[in-house]
Amino acid sequence: MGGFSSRLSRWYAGVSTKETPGKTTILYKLKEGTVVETISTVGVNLEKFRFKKVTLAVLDIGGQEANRPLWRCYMGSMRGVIVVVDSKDAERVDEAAETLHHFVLSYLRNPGTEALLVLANKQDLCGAVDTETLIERLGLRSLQRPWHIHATCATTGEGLSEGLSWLTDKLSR
Ligand SMILES: Nc1nc2c(ncn2[C@@H]2O[C@H](COP(=O)(O)OP(=O)(O)OP(=O)(O)O)[C@@H](O)[C@H]2O)c(=O)[nH]1
Ligand SMILES: [Mg+2]
Repeated sequence: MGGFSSRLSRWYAGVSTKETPGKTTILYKLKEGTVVETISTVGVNLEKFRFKKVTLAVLDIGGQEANRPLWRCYMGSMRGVIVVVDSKDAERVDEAAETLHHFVLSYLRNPGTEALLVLANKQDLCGAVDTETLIERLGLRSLQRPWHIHATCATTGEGLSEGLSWLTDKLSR
């Protein structure tokens, strides 16, 4: 990983399978260590920051339907993609699975997109679905690329560094 420390070498997308699972909250918690007040993202946020020894450029693309054309625009050039799922929203997990397989994965045309990180966010909320259940319901085992799922809580920051470490380690190899 040290070999990448001095250059801006990585692009990541944080896209959701639906609005409000916490992408923007995660981005600023990772970058600034604080919980920012968010409104639903229109378009994209681009933020650059150091994570361990890597300089990251993270693109946070709004999850609402109107932002879908942007997913197609940006995702083909990503080295790694982070999909954020609202673990509390059990009813929408099937919808999330469909969006993942039909939209997100079909946009990852670039053979350089090596890895997919799923963040099972909002684990602090009562009734949140666990990662084993999400692996099944999102069909992750059928994926043809490296993937990893990590349970997170964006408001406390729990699990964020561990999840992102998997991605940066994977891409630094
Ligand atoms: N309890 C809890 N709330 C969270 C967590 N992460 C985010 N939230 C809240 O969820 C709401 C939506 O978060 P955002 O970060 O704006 O969601 P987003 O995915 O960026 O949404 P879009 O921009 O619409 O795609 C905010 O009120 C956050 O404070 C979490 O881990 N736990
Ligand atoms: Mg947002």
